[in-house]
Amino acid sequence: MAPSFLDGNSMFNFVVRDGNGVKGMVDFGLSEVPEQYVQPPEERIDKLNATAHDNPPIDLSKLDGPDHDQIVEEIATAAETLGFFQVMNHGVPVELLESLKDAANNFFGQPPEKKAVYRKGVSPSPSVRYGTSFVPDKEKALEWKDYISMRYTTDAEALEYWPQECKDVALEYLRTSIKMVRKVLEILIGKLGVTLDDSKIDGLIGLKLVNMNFYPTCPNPELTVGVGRHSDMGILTVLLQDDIGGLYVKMEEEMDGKRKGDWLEIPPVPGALVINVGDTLQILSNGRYKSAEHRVRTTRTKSRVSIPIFTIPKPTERIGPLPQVVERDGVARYREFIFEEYMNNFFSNAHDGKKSLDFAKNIWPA
Ligand SMILES: O=C(O)CCC(=O)C(=O)O
Ligand SMILES: [Fe+2]
Repeated sequence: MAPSFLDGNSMFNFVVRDGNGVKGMVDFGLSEVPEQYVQPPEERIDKLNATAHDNPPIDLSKLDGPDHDQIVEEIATAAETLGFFQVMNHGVPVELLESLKDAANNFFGQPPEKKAVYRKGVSPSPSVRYGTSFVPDKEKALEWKDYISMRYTTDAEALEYWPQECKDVALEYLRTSIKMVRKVLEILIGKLGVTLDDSKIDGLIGLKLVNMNFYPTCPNPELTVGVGRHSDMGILTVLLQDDIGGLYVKMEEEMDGKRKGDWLEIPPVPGALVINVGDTLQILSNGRYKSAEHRVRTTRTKSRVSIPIFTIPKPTERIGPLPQVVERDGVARYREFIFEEYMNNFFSNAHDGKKSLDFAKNIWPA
């Protein structure tokens, strides 16, 4: 029987507590979004007013040829300005990208009770978590999104506990992407004039999450967001999006004749992957690389999937601006902290732009 949602509590319980998700609610047929999903006017996304970021994807295969230096330059410039870029010839097989989107659609296409077994507190493994929105208990307006998050520990653990519908492709995606992430990270660290040994890099990307996001169709896309304004917490994020579009990035500086504060859409490009800088890389680089503020709109007629890999430091890792960079800059813009503290702070607040970085700001720069 269709739930009535006469009051907000029953809606919240149905979607969040009982694990039906936004999709469970939409599948009953909704003529308008419940009040809890209506964003304040300043957070709504004006689709018509955004321009596309039409830079072509950076061809990573050229790193092995005569254009090596130019590609390094393109990567560093993108990380210093927008904090977002797309890549092609990235080493992740193009057929795998298709299988990943199918796997995500298959997972979310299951009946709610099949997904709800991975809810927080009942999931058979702490590394797998199915949920909805970001931190529903803290949010003034909920996000129109369901997700499954898979934290990597070992292949054996992943094969035992990650959902059947997606474990093989998700593991292969992780394996092939991580090689590329290391390469890009080494380039970016190298451009700072720093070399880090392999074990330090291992620590900086020691925690890896493969998420699958599902954005159901929405009767009022103009009132809602799929994901609210936020930056990612870690080092680099790799993102596969399908062909629907709707990922927007805020420009921190004026660029190519576009104004500071404007939102640029990162358009879907077949075969390409999106890469973006996270808070931790901004901190390590003492502010040179930009962890970009981004958000996702919803759509009326077709659902959307996206599949990010978050590379994040080990919780025990000590993080702060790299000493060589601080020495050169003459100022440390961020303080030192243990990464677990940053993570706890990140997950205990609703999305609020780049506010997550305040946790690491140096109040009295040396
Ligand atoms: O769906 C997208 O395109 C982006 C999702 C995102 O920003 C995130 O999961 O952190
Ligand atoms: Fe994000």
